Formats: sequence, structure tokens, C-alpha cells
Amino acid sequence: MTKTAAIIGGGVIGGGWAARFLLNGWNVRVFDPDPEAERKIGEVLENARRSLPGLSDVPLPSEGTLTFHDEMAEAVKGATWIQESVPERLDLKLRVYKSLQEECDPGAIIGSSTSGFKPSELQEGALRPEQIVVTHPFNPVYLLPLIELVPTEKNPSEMVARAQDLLKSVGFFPLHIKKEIDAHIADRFLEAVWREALWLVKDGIATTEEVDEAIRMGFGIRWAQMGLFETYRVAGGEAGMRHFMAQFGPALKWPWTKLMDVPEFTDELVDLIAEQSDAQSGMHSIRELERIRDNNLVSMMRALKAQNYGAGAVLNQHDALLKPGALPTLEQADLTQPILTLSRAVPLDWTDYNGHMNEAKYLEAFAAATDRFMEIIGCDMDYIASGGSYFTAENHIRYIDEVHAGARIQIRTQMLLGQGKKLHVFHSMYEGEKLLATGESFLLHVSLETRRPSAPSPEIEAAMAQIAEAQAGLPYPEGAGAAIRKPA
Ligand SMILES: NC(=O)C1=CN([C@@H]2O[C@H](COP(=O)(O)OP(=O)(O)OC[C@H]3O[C@@H](n4cnc5c(N)ncnc54)[C@H](O)[C@@H]3O)[C@@H](O)[C@H]2O)C=CC1
Ligand SMILES: C[N+](C)(C)CC(=O)CC(=O)[O-]
Repeated sequence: MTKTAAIIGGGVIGGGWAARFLLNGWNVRVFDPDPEAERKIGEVLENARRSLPGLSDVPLPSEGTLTFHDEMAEAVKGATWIQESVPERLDLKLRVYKSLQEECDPGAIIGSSTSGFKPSELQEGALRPEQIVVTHPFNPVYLLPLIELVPTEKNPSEMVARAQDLLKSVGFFPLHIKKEIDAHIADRFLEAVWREALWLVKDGIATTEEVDEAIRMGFGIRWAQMGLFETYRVAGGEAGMRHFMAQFGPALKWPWTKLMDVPEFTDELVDLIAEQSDAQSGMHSIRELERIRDNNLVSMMRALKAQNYGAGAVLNQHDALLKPGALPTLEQADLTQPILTLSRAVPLDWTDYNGHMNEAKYLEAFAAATDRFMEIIGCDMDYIASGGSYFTAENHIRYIDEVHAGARIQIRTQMLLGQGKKLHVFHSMYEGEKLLATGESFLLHVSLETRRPSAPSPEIEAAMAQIAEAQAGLPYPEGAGAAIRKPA
């Protein structure tokens, strides 16, 4: 059954939560008194639709239904998850819990996006404190996996485990923080770096742009994949962490940082920073900056996915949760029709300067469909490890229509020949019913030892014969065997 999430407060963060749930198949109900909330969430959703689905190499569930409600009671009734993202004021958050707990299901999880309050502060005076927990996200909530999950001893362990499962089911990485503390873990780092940066600008050492270059050209990229301790372990060389601490530990007592002093936000400092920031980034609107950020995040996260490391490993685990039943096997497929060999959304990093899927990525999609067809006939990783595989000898692609980031595409494959060492397949790529492209491939079975053509296993021969017989009634596809002709 489709689950329902209630989003209380639909600003920057609530909008991101709404998008995350909705694109993972949940119904989403929003309560926010701001008359602009629907427009703002619409814009967040537009960004999320072009960036989130393509992070997965398998299709996300169909989008849920998004509704806006004038009454909080209406939004929370029957919801499985209630996410509070109202402004960072304790009195306001406590009032919100009081009203919503009178209406919501006692079994629902109430997560707070608070950046700084401890869960025990949020549970103070609540009707059912055990229902409230901190689930602190990171912007953009629809892309970044981290959720700091901070319970107290009032939250039953069953509830914490359920919260973790639900968060994982929509692609998050819940980091269970066992001891509550102001600002949890991650914002403590961000505050420290933010304080140092303010000093560097105030003291005229660096501009806002130079501070950003110092981060993004070096340690920012390093942190994104390994974090702090693993990075420093490597920096210690062969002697590792102990050597690193011996060498750089003393520096912590030298005047390298101004950590605890905060520069006063005088008008002068605010003007200095705002003006430098305008000069650095004012040529872009916030929406443009969001799109630049999302493009970069998706590219980096997909690169980490290929390495199965850090945030990339989380994406792979989410794909594994979604995968069952995504593509049919030989036994499951209706072999009398072209077989579904790829179903996914177009990733942002597959699009180019023309704002649509780049020509090279059609080949990537068709190559993935060919790999899947090989698996279907029995040429899977075990078979390849045993020494047999297919090499592609020729490809022909026809580009028929445009497709954009986030669009769901499917490839269906007809086998034109599958006999002995020869395999000839014809892929058709669709968005819904619209034909986007065709890709024709001719492959030869090879021995990975001799690197020469060879006969496939009897099992592969049998699977190809089964498909050939079932697909014998299909018409020869339009466009098959085509070539680029000399203009008349
Ligand atoms: N902006 C950020 O980078 C991050 C913020 N957070 C946390 O998320 C929470 C929300 O922050 P933002 O989204 O940035 O603020 P925001 O100002 O963008 O959004 C807050 C929304 O709450 C609505 N609101 C106000 N009173 C309400 C009420 N009584 N009931 C329902 N909605 C109400 C407002 O109309 C507004 O749309 C805060 O607790 C903040 O600490 C967490 C992670 C990052
Ligand atoms: C600035 N902030 C404290 C609201 C930031 C966060 O809480 C997390 C984030 O997204 O950086």
C-alpha cells in the first residue's frame, strides 16, 4: 500500500523532503501557511525530477500524489511519517507538535529537521514524547543521503529501527547518533569552518571566492569521498594515523585557528561578505546555482557509485532495494515480444550543452541493454568468469526524438539472429509510447583465452533458439540493417 508522508513546513528543507518521498512513490501532504508554498515546492520538485531519478540505475517507483492542505489536522491524519521543517524556533516547534499530536496516528514517526535543537528539548511537554525524533537532513534533501537520526531514551528501540528502515527505503543514509548534543555532529564542523572563513574575510586575508577555491580545489573533494579521519590516515603515509597525529597534533596548539572567537556581524562585515559574494556569484540566480550544484552533485555521486564507495555505496544499496522484479529473466519474459532490457531515468550527467541526452549516452544505454540481453541468454558474470563472452563487432544507432534529464526510458530488444557464435539484436528505446531511438548491434561469441570467435555454451545456444522460435512471428523491425546513405 502506498505510504503517506505529511510535510509540516514546506520551505527550503520541507520542499526537499516532499520531493524525496514523492519521487520514491509515497503520497505527500503538505501543510504550510505561506501562500507561496505550492509554487516554491513546485520549483524544488522540478529540480528534483531532473536530478534524483537518474541517480538510480533502476527505475524508482511511480511518483506518489502531492496535495496541499489548509489544516494541519487534515495533513497528518493517517500519515506514516510526519516531517516537521518549520523555522528554527523552539517555541514554534513545540506548538506545532502539540497540535499535530492531537490528530496524528500514535504510531506515526514525527521527525524534526532541526539543525540545532536536541531531541529531549523537542520532546519536552509533548503528548507522546516517544514519537518525536530528530531527523536532520542536508540541503538538497532530495539528493544528499545523510540524515542525522538522534533519538533519546524515550524513543523505543523498535521505533528507531523502523525510522532507519523507512529512511533507507527512500534512499537516505541514517546516521544513528547515540548521544544528543546541540547541533548534532555535522553542523558542528560546518560552524567551525564557517567561523574560520568569516575571520579570513574580515581580516582581509581572503575574499569569499578565495575561501571557496581553497575548499573546492582541494580538501572539499577529498572530504566528499573519504571524510576526515580516513583522509588523514592516508596522509600519515605508511606509518598511518599515529604518525599523522605525532606530526600535526602539536599544530592544533599553534595559532592556526581562531576557532572559538566569532567575529561580530557588524554592518561592515555583512556588507563586505554580501558584496564579495555578489561579485563572485551574482551573475547566477539562486535557481541557476541550484541547478549547477545539482549537476555537480549528481556527477560526483555517480562517480562514487561506480567505485561503490561512500555516498556511492549508499546509492547502490538503494538500487538493490528497488531492484527485485525490475527486469524480466528468460523465464519471466514474454518471449514472443521484444524483451525489456533496460528501464531507468535519464541521469543529469547524460545530458549536454543542447539540454538533452547526449548522443554518446544512447550508446551507453544500448550497451547496457545488450549486457542485459547477454545475461538473459546465460552469458552472465559466472559464465564470463568461466572464459566465454561476447564482443561487439558493429553498432548502428538512429536518433529519432529528444529526451531530457529525469525522463523514464525503456529499451525493448528483438533478436534478429542468435545462432552459433553470431548474435544480432535490435533495441528500441522508448519514453512511454514514444520511440526515441533504435540501436542495432552485431556481436560475436569469443573465447576470452584465445580472444578469437568461438561457439557459445549449449545452454546459451538453447536460450537463443527458444527466443528465435518465440520471436519468429515478429515483423523485421523498421530501420534494421540501415546505413547512412549518400544524399540524392
Ligand atoms: N536551510 C538549511 O540549509 C537547513 C535547514 N534545516 C532546518 O530545517 C528547518 C526549516 O528550515 P528552512 O526550510 O531552511 O526554513 P524556511 O524558512 O525555508 O521554511 C520554513 C517554512 O515553514 C513554514 N512555517 C512557518 N510556520 C509554520 C507552521 N506553524 N506550520 C507549518 N509551516 C510553517 C514557513 O511558511 C516556511 O515555508 C529548520 O529547523 C532548520 O534548522 C535543516 C537542514 C538544512
Ligand atoms: C546552515 N544550517 C545549519 C542550516 C545547515 C544545516 O543544518 C545542514 C546543511 O544542509 O548544511
